[in-house]
Amino acid sequence: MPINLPIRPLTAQAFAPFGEVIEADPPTMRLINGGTTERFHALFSPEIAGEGARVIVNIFRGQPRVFPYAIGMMERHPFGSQSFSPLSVRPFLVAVSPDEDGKPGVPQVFLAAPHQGVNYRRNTWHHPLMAIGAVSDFLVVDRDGPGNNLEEFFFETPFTIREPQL
Ligand SMILES: NC(=O)N[C@@H](O)C(=O)O
Ligand code: NI
Repeated sequence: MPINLPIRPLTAQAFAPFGEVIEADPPTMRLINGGTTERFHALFSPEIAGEGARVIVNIFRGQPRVFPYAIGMMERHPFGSQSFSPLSVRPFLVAVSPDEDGKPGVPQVFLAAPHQGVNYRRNTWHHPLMAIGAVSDFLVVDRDGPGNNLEEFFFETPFTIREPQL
């Protein structure tokens, strides 16, 4: 019987073991451009590894997931971090797992608010992009370069998540 996973609000503290929440966090703010612009500075640093690797910026256009949704797998990127910032200003789902002897543990699921993005630290187990409600665009900063930067793990029994209440 699949286990139904709870969905929690995304907070920097809860997400800290997995990476950073990308949001206009007041302590990071510095006024620039003669006081006309608030710069929320250095929210995270992209990580890349390997000879010839580079940081790239992409747009992912995600199709909304259908619920109840089965989380049957998790993935990770051993050679770099990966961030998702909403361009469509829509909420989305984030699922991450602790590493347990090279395999993902029970996924932790978060609902990201329309003004929040996430950066998955290098080699963090996560589920691929989960857009909700409508086709959604995301600005994605991650790593390009030689080597296989994708490791996948498939659960024997999928976990399920129900449609979040928005
Ligand atoms: N494969 C790919 O570029 N996307 C995934 O890494 C993802 O996390 O969505
Ligand atoms: Ni990924």
